[in-house]
Amino acid sequence: MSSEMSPIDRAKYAAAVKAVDYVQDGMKVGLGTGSTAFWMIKRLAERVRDEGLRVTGVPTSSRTAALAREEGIALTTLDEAGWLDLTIDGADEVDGDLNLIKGGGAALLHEKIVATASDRMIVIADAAKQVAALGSFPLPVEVIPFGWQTTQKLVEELLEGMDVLGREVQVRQMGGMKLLTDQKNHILDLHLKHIGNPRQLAMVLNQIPGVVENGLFVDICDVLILGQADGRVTVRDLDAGAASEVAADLTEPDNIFAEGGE
Ligand SMILES: O=C[C@H](O)[C@H](O)[C@H](O)COP(=O)(O)O
Repeated sequence: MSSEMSPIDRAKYAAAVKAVDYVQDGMKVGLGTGSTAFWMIKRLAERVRDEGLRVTGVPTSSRTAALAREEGIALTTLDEAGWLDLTIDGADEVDGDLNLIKGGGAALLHEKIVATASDRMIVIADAAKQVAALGSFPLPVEVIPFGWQTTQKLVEELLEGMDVLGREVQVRQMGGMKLLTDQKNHILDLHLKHIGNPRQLAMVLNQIPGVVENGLFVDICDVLILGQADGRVTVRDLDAGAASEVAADLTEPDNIFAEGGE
């Protein structure tokens, strides 16, 4: 492993390497978004180049599409692919039931569609993302621009009756403007501190007109791979039962570290 990597990138890279081991020749793979998915794409590209691995990727964001193209990974659309063997993506938080908060990078809508259209979703993260209960990370909710302030009020009203500790809602800004997602929507960040019932919250948020999707991923993740800075990874596979701790194979050519994560 490169000594120039920060400890957090080492942890993300370790998880990414392990996850890419799951990719087999001929697979259709959903490619996640974010700084952890960055390392997964670099590693996948390395296997494509070095082993002649044939994969077709479905990117979950314009950023991921650009990176994958640059790295020489063949891409297609979800509609062309139809159904995927595997999706590998990062997360902002993960709880003990493998429920997730995603969308810190505003890609939650495409990510949820792609992960749901996959036989398996593998989540990769540094170990600090694991929490007892979701909610410390603000929950992203994608809303259409039309009437977004009304939608925000409806979300705030809904939160009054929910099992959460905080209720502040902010529209996400970028460069002094309201952020636009790949679908040209806005993101509301819900500062909830603690989410008592993620399944219920995920369902009721999506019933509000104007809400397109929320960043709670419930019953979607099948395998969790948590990396640590020393290269060890913990794998929790819901199909395989108990968690296992193994060392990822971190031998890699230097060129994978030519640039840092997002
Ligand atoms: O919208 C972004 C995605 O949900 C990311 O997968 C998530 O924010 C985790 O990103 P990172 O790996 O950079 O922490």
